[in-house]
Amino acid sequence: MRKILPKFIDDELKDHAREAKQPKAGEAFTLQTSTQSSVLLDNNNMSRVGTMVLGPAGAGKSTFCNSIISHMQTIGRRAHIVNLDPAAEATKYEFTIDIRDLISVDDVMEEMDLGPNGALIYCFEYLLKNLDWLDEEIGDFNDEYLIFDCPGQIELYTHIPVLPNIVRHLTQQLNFNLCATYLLEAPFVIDSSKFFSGALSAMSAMILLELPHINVLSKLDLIKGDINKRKLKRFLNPDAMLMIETDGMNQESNPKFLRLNQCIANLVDDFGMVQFLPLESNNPDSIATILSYIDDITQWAEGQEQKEPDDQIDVEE
Ligand SMILES: Nc1nc2c(ncn2[C@@H]2O[C@H](COP(=O)(O)OP(=O)(O)OP(=O)(O)O)[C@@H](O)[C@H]2O)c(=O)[nH]1
Ligand SMILES: [Mg+2]
Repeated sequence: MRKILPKFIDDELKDHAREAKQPKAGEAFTLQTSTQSSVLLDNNNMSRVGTMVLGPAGAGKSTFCNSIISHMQTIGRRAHIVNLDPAAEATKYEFTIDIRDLISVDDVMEEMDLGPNGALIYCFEYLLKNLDWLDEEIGDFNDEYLIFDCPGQIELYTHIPVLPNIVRHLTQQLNFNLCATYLLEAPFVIDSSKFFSGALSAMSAMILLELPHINVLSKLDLIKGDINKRKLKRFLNPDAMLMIETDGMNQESNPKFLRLNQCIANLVDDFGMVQFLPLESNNPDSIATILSYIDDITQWAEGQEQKEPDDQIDVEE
């Protein structure tokens, strides 16, 4: 593990991290990213495939990453998890690439006397200044499918453009065909007013990351007994205006927010991007369906076909 020693401590980063403990309203700061690395230059023409698993804290992202890896192993596909959460707990699957080998929230909190949020921001700023580390780690898995398990703090792509910068680096510098898989917890969104809040957070991720995007309603098993199939379908493929009219949102809402609710419903309707795929992490069918959508978006199969001639040359040699 690369330990954070005092000599690594960059004063500029330290100041940013300290400021982050007391953010000022509406303030964002620009990050300098390192884009130069020998690995990056060597592999400029290589097309890589992967998915960024995103969503609020506790939405089931790491569980989904593990389920999808397990499913891929069952069907004979190779894939690896890249842990981008410097505060991640150990899981039953090992991360192939782990940001905690570079820097971890625990170390930063201890060595720099920062709280968990300041430490998280410090970790990502440190990563952005040391992207050559990520390039080198990814360079070892040029042909492999990578699943990026991201942290749940929404401010990492709204307030501070950390994840958008990393995504840009992966797609533009490392030639990744990436898809964002955005998880929302079913028990949270299965109520019209909460649904719109979740839909807005999903749209915000889509707009800021500028990636092809699928939404997933996670932990479906937790609501199965409380909701019939017909109602569930209305959340998976929602008609926003109908939800406002029929679910009593108008009556329940404070009249002051009635127009706002209608505007949000209009916006969600206009974008037409808030369909959800159902996820039960322990149900292989549900995992297989989501993977097939991700594969369509990232054109994984086409990448495999392109690789075939090389494989044949290897065999003949
Ligand atoms: N019932 C049920 N529980 C789930 C499911 N997926 C995840 N969980 C549980 O939800 C909790 C959070 O899951 P994680 O996978 O750690 O969620 P996360 O989004 O990675 O969380 P952070 O990394 O902290 O943001 C854990 O207790 C999981 O066991 C699911 O499909 N069904
Ligand atoms: Mg996690």
